Amino acid sequence: MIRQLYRVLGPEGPRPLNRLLLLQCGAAVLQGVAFALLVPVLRTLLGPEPDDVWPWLTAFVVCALAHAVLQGAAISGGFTVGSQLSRVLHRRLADQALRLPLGWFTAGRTAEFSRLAGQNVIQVMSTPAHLLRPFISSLLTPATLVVATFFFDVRTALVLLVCAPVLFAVQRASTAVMRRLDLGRDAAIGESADRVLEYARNQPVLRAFGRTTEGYGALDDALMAEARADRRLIARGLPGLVSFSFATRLVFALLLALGVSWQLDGSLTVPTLLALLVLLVRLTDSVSSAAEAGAGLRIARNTLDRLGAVLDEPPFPQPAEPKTPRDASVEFTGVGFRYDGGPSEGTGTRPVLNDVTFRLPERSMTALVGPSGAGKTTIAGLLARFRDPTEGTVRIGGVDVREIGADDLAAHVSLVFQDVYLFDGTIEENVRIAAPGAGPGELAEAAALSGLDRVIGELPEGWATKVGEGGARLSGGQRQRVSVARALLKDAPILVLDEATAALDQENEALFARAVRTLADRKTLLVIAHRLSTVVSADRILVLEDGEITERGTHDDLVTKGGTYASFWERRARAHGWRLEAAPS
Ligand SMILES: Nc1ncnc2c1ncn2[C@@H]1O[C@H](COP(=O)(O)OP(=O)(O)OP(=O)(O)O)[C@@H](O)[C@H]1O
Repeated sequence: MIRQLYRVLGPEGPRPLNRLLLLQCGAAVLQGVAFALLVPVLRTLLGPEPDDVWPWLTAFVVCALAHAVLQGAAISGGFTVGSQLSRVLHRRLADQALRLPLGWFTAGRTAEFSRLAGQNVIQVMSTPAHLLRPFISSLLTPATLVVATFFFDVRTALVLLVCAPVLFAVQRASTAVMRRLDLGRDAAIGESADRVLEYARNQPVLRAFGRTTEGYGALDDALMAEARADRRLIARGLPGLVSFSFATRLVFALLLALGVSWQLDGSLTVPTLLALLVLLVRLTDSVSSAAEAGAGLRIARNTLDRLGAVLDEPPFPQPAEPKTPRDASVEFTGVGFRYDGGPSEGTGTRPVLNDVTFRLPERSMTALVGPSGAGKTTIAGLLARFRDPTEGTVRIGGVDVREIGADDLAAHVSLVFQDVYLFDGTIEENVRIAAPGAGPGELAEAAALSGLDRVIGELPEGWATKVGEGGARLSGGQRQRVSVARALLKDAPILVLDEATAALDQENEALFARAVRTLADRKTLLVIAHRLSTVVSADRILVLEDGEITERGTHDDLVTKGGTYASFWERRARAHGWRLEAAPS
């Protein structure tokens, strides 16, 4: 466990942890010495010359006092290292979240990540003070007592030395079984926690479908699995715990019998026997408390393992010698992509994109259209290097995105997604995330272009309106505009816009379409288009079907050509909220 603590603390932690370990070891050894000194104290007191006890008694008191001082320092050091652990772990987890490839964040892993950063860090925080100290003292105090026994009775010490590995082996075997069972139980508890959260979050859906009283299948299953894991832990873990307790009692009984027989044959005096018995009781107590601390230790070790595994995940590869894009053009050449997410996402290995090739010239507007699931958002993600293509190359300004440094790439590309996430804060803070140093003029321009200025005008607190967690206090359309203003304020030369299908009303839609068209004079625009107004005004349209570009050209070209686009156009042209759908087979 100590190795695991060093691992999760990383390069920042060794010094305070080293100091703490030194204090805890010192306190444990002094405790052992103090107990050992009880043997000469008792032996002298019960022997023929009780007045000789003073030097031993003084040594005992000095040791006990020194132990108390070190113990106090070790306890307070434990809390200090605990809070350092929490700070370092939160910082390292946040840094790691920034470095990990986006593809790593599957639904399951994101939930695990939030558990690790929340309850698990709190659990680990208490390890140095509440678990490490008893653990060290349950090892070092008995070891000191065994060494001390050699000074009082070599035979007893040898018996202890022979029995110690047996006790150790029994304890290890039972810990190994329990640790495996704990892992299964941890997973079951995590699953139940996720299902309860899902149940709470999805109350509106569940109530809408009248599924509140009869239960929620997935939650019931998770709770049953948790109960099964609990029963397994008790049934399979108990024999190990009982055997360890039995083995300690057996060793005690053996030593008692031997001590009495040595006393009867005259090779051990009564005072020494009594003093040794006191020491043995203390020794068995220490060993038993090691077993009691075992459950907490096992859980902490499992948690530290999981934290270490996340912190050691390899980061998204960055170029050794980053290159700078020459301009703001974009080029996809023979791009193929497949999601390699785990079975939990049910993705399989079907390619999502196949041989996608296109070029977006600087200062132009391209509309990407296609049925739902065709791969449009995936293309946007590859352009921003959220993931790397499985085949082919994505270039910005003639440079492969894999060769552009992360900061440079972020400065070149701005994205507006359909699923807008706002941080808990004011509208202004949310927009300014993109460019904290932006002046009032730039802020006002971004607000005017995105239509956010009208939203601000209608809200009593204007820019200072609190958006709530995730932007929950704003409507879908308002959130969308905050997110567009944020992307515009960043003023990256390439803007990817995943157009919302339903968030804007007609009046705003027309305004927004005009604003988007104006932007194309300044930026390379890729719009995942769902609205007729956007598609028609684009310089070129790319039609994506089942991961392949099947048609490309201007609106007029494509209508004249009479292909898929033209047939969609005919069927949908008059409907508001024009949306390309899969052709009926
Ligand atoms: N994170 C992911 N992991 C695995 N598969 C994914 C993931 N995201 C999308 N997919 C799959 O990739 C395919 C393309 O999805 P994508 O979101 O790119 O389509 P889209 O054209 O943007 O759809 P829509 O118009 O509905 O937003 C779909 O079959 C989808 O199920």
